[in-house]
Formats: sequence, structure tokens, C-alpha cells
Amino acid sequence: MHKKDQLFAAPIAQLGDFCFDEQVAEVFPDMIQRSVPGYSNILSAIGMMTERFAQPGSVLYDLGCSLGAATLMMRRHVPYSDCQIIGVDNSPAMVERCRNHISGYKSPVPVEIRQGDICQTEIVNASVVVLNFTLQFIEPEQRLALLTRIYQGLRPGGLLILSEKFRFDDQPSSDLIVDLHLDFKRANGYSELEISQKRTLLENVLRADSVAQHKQRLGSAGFEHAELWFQCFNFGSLVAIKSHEAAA
Ligand SMILES: C[S@@+](CC[C@H](N)C(=O)[O-])C[C@H]1O[C@@H](n2cnc3c(N)ncnc32)[C@H](O)[C@@H]1O
Ligand SMILES: O=C(O)C(=O)C[C@]1(C(=O)O)C=C[C@@H](O)C=C1
Repeated sequence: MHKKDQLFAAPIAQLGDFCFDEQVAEVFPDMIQRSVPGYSNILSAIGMMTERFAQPGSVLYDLGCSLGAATLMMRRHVPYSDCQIIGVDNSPAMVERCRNHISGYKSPVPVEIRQGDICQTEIVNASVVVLNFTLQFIEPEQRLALLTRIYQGLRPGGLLILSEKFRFDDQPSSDLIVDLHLDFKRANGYSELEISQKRTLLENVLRADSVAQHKQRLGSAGFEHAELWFQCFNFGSLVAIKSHEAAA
């Protein structure tokens, strides 16, 4: 059983910025499951896409790996034991727990969990790269450079899976979709206070883009193909493919 997220259940006097500290790491599996509609479906599909896109002798990256949910899914589904998986996160609390968690599962595929900034991580010889709800926490001015480095580090035929919270430009549609997400949180047992305190905490740190912005940026980064493959309310996931004809 995962520990229940009750971090924002009591009134907090000074609401600063949300961060991935020890307290968050401790309740993270429960928090993300109860906050992100479709999270489990997205993880399952990461496994399915790993099976199709992993190339022999290549590297699979999980950027912003938190506790390694996507890392473990990739490891379970990667069909070649000469592949390597690299997970990266800049939160020491997440990295420590992630390493412990992963060491509990046996597999011939080596996994390395690095503590570091994904904007500084070298991406080389990659066949699959996962950004599962991580790009939204990167400074907007740094996002294109990161995606460009991912494109350049992918082999031809390689895949990026980009899952994000989305923003919508059309106000009435946005109001409805955001409200449906709040209903999802309420149905998962979050109180109005928990919801509003977390929203304030995330205000300056989670800056969501629209689906159109994501597609445009992926194109600017070099990806020849990009499409939304999943959406539930204001959360979803895109695939971006580097063409087989692209230069290695
Ligand atoms: C919402 S969580 C990701 C969830 C995870 N990918 C999963 O599928 O369970 C975002 C993660 O990104 C990490 N992160 C944010 N900015 C980062 C950066 N610049 N470099 C590395 N990790 C970062 C946070 O520490 C956090 O663990
Ligand atoms: O928008 C919200 O309410 C969220 O809680 C989203 C979100 C995310 O998308 O990463 C924010 C922080 C936590 O990592 C879990 C979920």
C-alpha cells in the first residue's frame, strides 16, 4: 500500500512553491495516481511503445523519472537485453527512493539512475526517450533546446513520448475541462482546501502549454512526425518520431 497524500489537507500559512522534496517523494505514487487522469493508461502504453521502438544496443531515457514508474515499465517491456535504461531526476529525495525501488526488481537490462538536471544530461544512442509530466516543470525558454538535444540524441526511427498537463486557449472549453479535472480530484478524495492549496503552490512552477504549442515546438526541434495519442481532460500525451530517413 502506498502512503496517502495528505500534504495539503491542513491550512498552510505561507504557500510557497511546490517542490519535489522528501515529503512529496514519500506520497508520490498516491499523489500522481489521484491527480493525473489517465496516468496508469499512459504508463501501460509506454510499455507497449517500448516494445515497438526499442532498438538493439540502444539507450532508453526516462527524463524526470521520479520514483521510476516509467523506467520500470520500459525495463519490463524492452525486448533486447543489450539495451540500457538511464533515468534522470534532480530531486535527491526522488533519486534515493527510485534507486531503492528499482533494486527490488530483477532484470538483465541494466538501469542507471542519475541525479542531475535533464537540461544538462547528454542524450546519446537513444531509441526511446520518455518525458512523463516533466517538461511542464522546465523553464519555458529552455524547452526547445532540451527537445532539440533529444532529437539529436535519438537514432533514426527513434521515439519521444511527451506527457503533459495542457492549457487551452478557448475560455469556455478551458473552464469546462479544468472543472472536470477538479471533479476527478474530488472523486479521488481531495478536499476543496487540498485542491486550492496545491493549485497555488503549482502556479509558478507548472507552466502548461497548449497541444498546438507542443506540436509546433516538436517540429522546431526537428521531429518529422508528432501527434497526440492520448488525452483525458487537461492531461495527455504526444508521440514524436524521428524519421528513419533522418541523418543519424
Ligand atoms: C511529475 S514528476 C514525473 C513523474 C514520473 N515521470 C512518472 O512517470 O511517475 C516530475 C519530476 O521531474 C523532476 N524534475 C523537474 N525538473 C527537473 C530537471 N530540470 N531535471 C531533472 N529532473 C527534473 C522532478 O524532480 C520530478 O521528480
Ligand atoms: O495539476 C495538478 O493538480 C497536479 O497535481 C499535477 C501534477 C503533475 O502534473 O505533475 C503536479 C504535481 C505532482 O507531481 C502530481 C501531479
